[in-house]
Amino acid sequence: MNKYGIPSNALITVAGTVGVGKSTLTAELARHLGFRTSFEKVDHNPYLEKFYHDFERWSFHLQIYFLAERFKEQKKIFEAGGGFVQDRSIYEDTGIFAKMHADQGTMTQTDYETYTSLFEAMVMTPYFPHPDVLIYLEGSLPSILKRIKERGREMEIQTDPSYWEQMYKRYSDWINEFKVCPVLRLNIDEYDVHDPASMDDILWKVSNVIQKAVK
Ligand SMILES: Nc1ncnc2c1ncn2[C@@H]1O[C@H](COP(=O)(O)OP(=O)(O)O)[C@@H](O)[C@H]1O
Ligand SMILES: Nc1ncnc2c1ncn2[C@H]1C[C@H](O)[C@@H](COP(=O)(O)O)O1
Repeated sequence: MNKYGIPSNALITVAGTVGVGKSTLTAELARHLGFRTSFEKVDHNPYLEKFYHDFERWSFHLQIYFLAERFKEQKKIFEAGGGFVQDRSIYEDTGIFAKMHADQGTMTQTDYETYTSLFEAMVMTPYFPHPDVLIYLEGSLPSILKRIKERGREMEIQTDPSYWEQMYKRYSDWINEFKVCPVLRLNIDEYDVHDPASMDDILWKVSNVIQKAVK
């Protein structure tokens, strides 16, 4: 246990659209709590760059790859007994990305059904503890686009801004319906990861959400 009363076996998941600041906050939260991190693999992802060049050709492959990677991470977290901050949830893969590509026709209906049936079968296993809290990061679309640009991943910068706009809208709808675990919404203009007082404030909020959920 830490000064915030956040259990040492807790699972904190950070969610939100691309570029919003998940990885940055994940690293800082883990540092403050002495937790381990579970990050998405971007640099060694064998499909991601190909996918950005040709959604139709690679969307199914990429979703299967992400599903496998995230499932391995879930298993690792389960076997370690928690105490993790996780960068992005598996629920976003299916609820945002796979659905968006199926709806816009860049993933076939058959591929989408195969993917969702695999996802559902995987979620129904003991390796699937729900997060104690999902921190949802939100901010204005221009601020997020600015961050994508500044981060400098060429494949994302070259992608039509309408892709990010559509994702942004889908995230707003998705979080309003999200019921799997307690949610803490944070506006990216209202915290500073480099300010200890600001991180303290976030951690107390995390603690409150977790305490409220166990009552
Ligand atoms: N609180 C913040 N204030 C200013 N810039 C930030 C903040 N958090 C993240 N960034 C910057 O925004 C970009 C995207 O952040 P990142 O954590 O990689 O986002 P995500 O993991 O959600 O895609 C990075 O360049 C990062 O340095
Ligand atoms: N499930 C996914 N489908 C398509 N693309 C995805 C998925 N999960 C992540 N991505 C992409 C989006 C970004 O380009 C990178 C990393 O995401 P980030 O939000 O920057 O951590 O992978």
